[in-house]
Amino acid sequence: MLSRVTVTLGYLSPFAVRIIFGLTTLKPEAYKQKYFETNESTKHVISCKLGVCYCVCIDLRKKQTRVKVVIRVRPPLSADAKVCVSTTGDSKVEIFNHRNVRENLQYQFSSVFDKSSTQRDVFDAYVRPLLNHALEGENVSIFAYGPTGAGKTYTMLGTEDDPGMIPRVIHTLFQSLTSSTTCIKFKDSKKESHRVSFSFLEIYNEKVQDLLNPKETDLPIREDAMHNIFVAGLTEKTIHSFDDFKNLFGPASNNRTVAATKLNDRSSRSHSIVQLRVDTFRAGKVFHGKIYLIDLAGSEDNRRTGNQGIRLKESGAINKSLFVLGEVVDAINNNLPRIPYRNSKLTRLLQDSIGGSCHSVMITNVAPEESYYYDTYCTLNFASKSRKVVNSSVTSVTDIQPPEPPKSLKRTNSATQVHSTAKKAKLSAQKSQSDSNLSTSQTAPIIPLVQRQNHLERTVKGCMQKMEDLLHRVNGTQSQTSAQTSSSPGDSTVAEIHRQLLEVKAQLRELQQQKEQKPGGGSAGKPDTHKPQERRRSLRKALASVPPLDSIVLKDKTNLATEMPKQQKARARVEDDGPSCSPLFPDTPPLQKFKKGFKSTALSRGTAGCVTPHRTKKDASNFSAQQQKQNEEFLEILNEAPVKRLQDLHTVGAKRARLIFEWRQTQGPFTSFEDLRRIPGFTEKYVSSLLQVYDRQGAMEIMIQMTKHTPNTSISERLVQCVGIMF
Ligand SMILES: Nc1ncnc2c1ncn2[C@@H]1O[C@H](COP(=O)(O)OP(=O)(O)OP(=O)(O)O)[C@@H](O)[C@H]1O
Repeated sequence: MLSRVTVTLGYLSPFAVRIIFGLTTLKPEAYKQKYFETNESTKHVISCKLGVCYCVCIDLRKKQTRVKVVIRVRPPLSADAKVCVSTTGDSKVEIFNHRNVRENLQYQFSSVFDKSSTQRDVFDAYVRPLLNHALEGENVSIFAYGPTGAGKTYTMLGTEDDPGMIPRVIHTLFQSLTSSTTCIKFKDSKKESHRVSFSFLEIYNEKVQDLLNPKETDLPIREDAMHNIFVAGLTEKTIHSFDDFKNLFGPASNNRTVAATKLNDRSSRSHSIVQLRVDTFRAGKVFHGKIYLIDLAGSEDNRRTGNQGIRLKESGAINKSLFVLGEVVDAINNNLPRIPYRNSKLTRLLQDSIGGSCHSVMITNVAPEESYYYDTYCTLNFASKSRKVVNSSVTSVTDIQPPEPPKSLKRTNSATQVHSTAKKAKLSAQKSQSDSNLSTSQTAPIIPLVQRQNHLERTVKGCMQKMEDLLHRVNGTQSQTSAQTSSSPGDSTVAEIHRQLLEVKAQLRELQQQKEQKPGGGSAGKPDTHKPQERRRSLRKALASVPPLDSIVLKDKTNLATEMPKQQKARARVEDDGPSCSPLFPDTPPLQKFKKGFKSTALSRGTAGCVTPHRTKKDASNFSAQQQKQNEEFLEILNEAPVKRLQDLHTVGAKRARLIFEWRQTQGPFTSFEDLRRIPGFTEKYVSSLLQVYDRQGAMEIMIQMTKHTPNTSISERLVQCVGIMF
């Protein structure tokens, strides 16, 4: 078993390094990452960066740390649920053996927390003691593992009454730092100060996403000269207090990918990782410690989760990365020469948390219900394997030419002055005090986080439900069309509309081609020698000769409608002055209000009275209600969707999604679509085209709805409405 202890050799100037190691011919950059094996039990690592050198002596004989594996069994979620997990006082967990139900399988762990345990119990016993290591320049990681719905997010985030590990770690860390640290001039070697930076990322579908600054791109995972794993380009924000953290974490949590599955209303669809970098400036050195707080996505049995479509794909990525995690653990336990860290983003990122230079605790969550039996069995097997993994801790120390500490750091730490050992003692002494603060007065800051989570839960659940409904409808419609069969009148008419639409399009194309083949219409075979203006003119002429859409429909061989009577046309015009044709603009400003040159066809057709030429009053009121609904839904998306969801909107993208999100954070909810025009960076042209896109999508949606609700309306009527709105 290997372990490492570091001895700092102090500040070495680049010149000194050259002399000592005989590298006189090399420039400082060139002896970056040189390794000197002194003997079997020690190893020196020397690195230089921008003329600053640091040297770490690793003692291979001392200090062994295992990954601490604790089990947490959550309470059953319903009183009448059958339970299959039992715990014993001596840190054992028992479940029945599915191969022989008369037998019980027994697992021994470092500790087992039963259903009556609180967050505080877990934190005090296994998490709080690790925090000191971060102040000494070592890495610490706390991760929650387990099947979906077993309580990982509950353990890491917690509730208002019982905050989880993430808020507790940060609260305790700052309580310790602000009460024990001093604002210092860095050159005063007897005093110390700290800098804490916060990053938050998720691994979703094998892509690393920065939750503080969500981007479409997949951030790369890299390794530095000291074999620290880091994410290149990840946003890091310096935080000075628990409030700073809260302000960043709340909005960033909204960017997390969660959704409802059959087993969990708010299932995490990604692995989320909070990273705290703790730099301690002490005695002319900087100790770089890191704390990872990891909420893994749950392993999923898709026969039980009922996952389909997007959920199924996510589940595949989650299960794959957890499978690789299992392989990594196996490889470490069996001393294999190659550990497959690189086989998944999760294991690559956790490389220095599992079997690397880290103090780790894995809180393994299990659900007690019988319905979770197989998940529990697999999880306990995995957890007992993980217990054998040995981590070796390494202190990361940099000798530096002391810079002035940041102003904010001075401000924060100006109150007191205590040495690090005193801080350690303080950290333990604050244990009870901090906890009572956290669960009473300090729960207040956590409330918004939990509220956001709850809100997010509702929003995401609602959105997913709508999306899945829509998918079902579209799938249903497609299959109806292909099979040419009908199970309900509504569905068959939708299929008919689709078919007719295709035919209309084909006829349009045909007419266009015929026109082009006419002399002077621009022939396909010959090179077009016309000037652009002439070309445009001839195209306009060609299009002018194409019969109006409604007349094409009337000529359709299905003969579902004949020519529209003049009276009906007139009536339609009158009715069109009532409800707008746009689902997004019940009180649409006239088209002229838009920037010159931009044309909303849906609107123009509506005002010209040719969209719904023979719409009845009943249709009109249905239509209006549908429009209203569409508008509300779109506003709801603007007001409630996380950045991730916003950027999926057609033409929005990551940057604009961020702008929308930031605008609503600072200015409050959108009251109308006009507000979009007030977002800095949103041009009039862009907003108009965005609304037009949703105008069309909304119209399609309305037509599907109307078709279902008024199956007896003639197909041609609906088709004309649909075509009018969409084109
Ligand atoms: N120790 C506990 N005490 C009370 N309720 C709990 C506990 N652990 C979990 N729960 C409840 O169980 C449900 C599922 O928990 P949670 O969402 O944390 O599961 P999860 O493992 O994170 O699931 P997923 O992997 O799908 O995100 C939640 O309603 C949560 O409140």
